[in-house]
Amino acid sequence: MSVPKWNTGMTITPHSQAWLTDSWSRSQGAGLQQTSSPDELRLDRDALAVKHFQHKQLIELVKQHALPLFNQLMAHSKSRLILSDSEGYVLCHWGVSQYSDKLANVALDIGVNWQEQHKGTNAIGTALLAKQAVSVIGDQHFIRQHRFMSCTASPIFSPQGELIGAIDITSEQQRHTQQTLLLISSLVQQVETALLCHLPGSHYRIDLAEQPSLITSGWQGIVVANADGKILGCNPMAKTLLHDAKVGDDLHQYLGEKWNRSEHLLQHQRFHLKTQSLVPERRTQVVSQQIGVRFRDPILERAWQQANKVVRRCIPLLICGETGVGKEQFVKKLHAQSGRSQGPLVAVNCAALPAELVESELFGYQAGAFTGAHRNGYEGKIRQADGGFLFLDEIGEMPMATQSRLLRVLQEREVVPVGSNRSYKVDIQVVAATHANLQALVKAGEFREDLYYRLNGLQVMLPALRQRADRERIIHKLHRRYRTAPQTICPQLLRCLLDYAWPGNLRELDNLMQVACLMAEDEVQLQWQHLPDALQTQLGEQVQPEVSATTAEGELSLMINANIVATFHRFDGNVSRCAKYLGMSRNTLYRKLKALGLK
Ligand SMILES: Nc1ncnc2c1ncn2[C@@H]1O[C@H](COP(=O)(O)OP(=O)(O)OP(=O)(O)O)[C@@H](O)[C@H]1O
Repeated sequence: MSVPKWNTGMTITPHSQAWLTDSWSRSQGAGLQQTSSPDELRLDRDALAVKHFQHKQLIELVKQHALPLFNQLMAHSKSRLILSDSEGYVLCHWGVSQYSDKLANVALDIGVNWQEQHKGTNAIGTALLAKQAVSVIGDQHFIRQHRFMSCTASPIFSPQGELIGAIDITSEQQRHTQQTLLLISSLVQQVETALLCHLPGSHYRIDLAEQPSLITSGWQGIVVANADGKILGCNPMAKTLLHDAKVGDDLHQYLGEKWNRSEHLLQHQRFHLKTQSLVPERRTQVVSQQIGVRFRDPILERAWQQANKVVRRCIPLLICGETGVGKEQFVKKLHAQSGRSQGPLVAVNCAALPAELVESELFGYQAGAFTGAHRNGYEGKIRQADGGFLFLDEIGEMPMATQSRLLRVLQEREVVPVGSNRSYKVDIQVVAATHANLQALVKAGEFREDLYYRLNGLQVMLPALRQRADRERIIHKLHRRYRTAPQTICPQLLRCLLDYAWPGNLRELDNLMQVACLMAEDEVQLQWQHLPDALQTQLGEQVQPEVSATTAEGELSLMINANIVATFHRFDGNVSRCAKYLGMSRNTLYRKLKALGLK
């Protein structure tokens, strides 16, 4: 067997690791020269911002779960902790800054690509390709210029097994040892566990092991389940322990009925297990981050992306949607995520202001402008919103005379207070909202056409709750928010809630959950009888008379939904469109239509 000898003097012996030999071959094959510094592939500012946005959760979890241990163990060792994405782009780094010059010289810097094909053998690029943890020490780097470093990296996998990035420790002098490899594996393990616990809908974390002493060893199995006890994901050890457990399986199949009853160590057959609720952690994180808002309904998500774009350019935004769909909440989130988040968010409810006060409320007034005016005058909502957002809620209710003055403000970006002849410049993001059909109001001569077009830089329509594809998630979210102890929702009740038309949208659902959770305090399941009487009646009307008496347990697949009939006619009998609109499968809809005599 011929032994390759590289011209650094490094001899690859049959004892050398295969991944290293392969990596050097690939580096040569990519046309790289050991003696010259490779061309640099670096992201520009915008592309880097996009990467940071896409990997926001990963970055946050590395900061929370890997950085503290790194700081504790490596803070004095002149090392740096680096996070790259799966394509080898450096997303972030932490650690001693006095090495930045030397590391910056070799472009070990944010936004630079360290894939093997660009940088030759190096821990980040090689770990990503080999899909295993590697240490590349000094001379083992392919490019001579990189040989002053020791680097150890490990790939990071998502709970679905997808490669999503790598964590690396780079040191300038210290030679990395087996301990560094162990440390990096441990950091990655922490991050992968955190990713698992942040799966959408995750509610319980169950640690399990055959020996009680292994439960907190770092080598225990971890399973994450939703509020109903269905498995959302497992770490590799849990997969081994639970054999054929699959996502979607009920946990009690594997761990018995009592798995979620205690935060203390519990024994079930050959396992010891400990169950923690993940919900409080999730809530504090949402509050502290205030970013990363994601709507899982595709229509809403699209509206969100579009709205963010126009707000970046200060283009007026018009939000339409039925009452209670969350227009105001949408604007609050938009403001919090915008470049104007440090500025005010001033909301004016045009429907709640008496017509004679609208003008002074919006434009302000000069001292002594009219009887009863405050003697110091008033700057008005528009000037209060300077540097921030002006949110004009229920804009369809604005009196005509005020509409023309508002139009002027929007055109000139200046306000003239009532009774004054002085104008004030304002820099505002205008967002208007309405549940009315503004175009119809324009046609009827009740809303100025020119103002309509001024406000309508972009119009987004927020879907009604009954149209949202993620309404099951919202029901569970609000249930988790208001229940006082671990509790599930009776599946038949859930089905009913999913089929209900929700005329009051999120507001109605939110109120319902608050009340129902109060009624179901200390119960293990939220059931039909916990709903307010009025809603029981309305939901009952959806159910055929012969089954309504036994709604909670009864066969609800024969439910008559007036909404279905209306929707069916609205879409001229098109079952696919009707099913999509109602958020149910075509088969279910066929069944219901058949029961109604419509098919
Ligand atoms: N994303 C959400 N998740 C859960 N509940 C929500 C959400 N958004 C809004 N809600 C609930 O719905 C209520 C109404 O929301 P909001 O005031 O934003 O609706 P709106 O469309 O502005 O209503 P209106 O047109 O009547 O002014 C809120 O008080 C809250 O209880």
